[in-house]
Amino acid sequence: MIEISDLIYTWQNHAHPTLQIKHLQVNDGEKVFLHGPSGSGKSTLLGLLTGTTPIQHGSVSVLGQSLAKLSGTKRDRFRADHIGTIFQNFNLLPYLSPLENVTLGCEFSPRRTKRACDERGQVVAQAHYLLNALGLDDNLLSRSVSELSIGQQQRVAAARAFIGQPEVIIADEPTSALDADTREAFIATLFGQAEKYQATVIFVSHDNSLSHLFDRKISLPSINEASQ
Ligand SMILES: Nc1ncnc2c1ncn2[C@@H]1O[C@H](COP(=O)(O)OP(=O)(O)OP(=O)(O)O)[C@@H](O)[C@H]1O
Repeated sequence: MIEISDLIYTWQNHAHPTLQIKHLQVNDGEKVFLHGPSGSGKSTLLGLLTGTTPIQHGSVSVLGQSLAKLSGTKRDRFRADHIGTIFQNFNLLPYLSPLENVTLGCEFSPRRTKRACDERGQVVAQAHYLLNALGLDDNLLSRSVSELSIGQQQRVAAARAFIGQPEVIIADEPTSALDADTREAFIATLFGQAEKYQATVIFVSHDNSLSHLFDRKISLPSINEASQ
């Protein structure tokens, strides 16, 4: 479960808080669509949830762990163990193959390495399985990711997020480069894996037409509304 209470976050040199959330709870396995105008703080919230941005005020607890109580190093470790991320630009290493990019998801987490090995003997075997499950054919798995289409790269990023069964998947506009049909198909594939591993999904998008696919929609107000 993710639980936020009395969260206030103000970026340096900003006159008003970017985020003010009194209370928000996301249950295990829930798939949430996070929406809001540009600048409303969606990426800021994801940074707080993943522990890349330290909490200033209030509390954020992920899987029962209060992030404010962890040092930066411990938050990094917590993220590596429990949170899979998919970003708009995918953050793949272009000179590595899809298989190598996906195994990187376990690189900083013995826990995820163990889970991948428990499932399929070796991390690389689990990477191969996930890439196939997300729709990437065997003939693409050893090429350099820079040779793949945007849609194929997105599947590699998703496989990397899922490897080692992190409990939470955070996706920041992962479908913005895709056409409408491909977007829905990608979300369906994403949900297939999330349900298999009972992962909680927080998905940010500007595209409100996708919200009906999710269990719940959370809208952040614009900064002007929030500061009134
Ligand atoms: N690293 C940063 N340093 C200073 N201010 C920042 C930083 N990141 C975000 N902000 C500010 O916080 C506010 C919210 O930005 P954020 O990126 O969280 O919004 P968003 O809802 O994700 O926007 P978008 O939909 O355009 O991606 C903006 O005013 C932005 O300038």
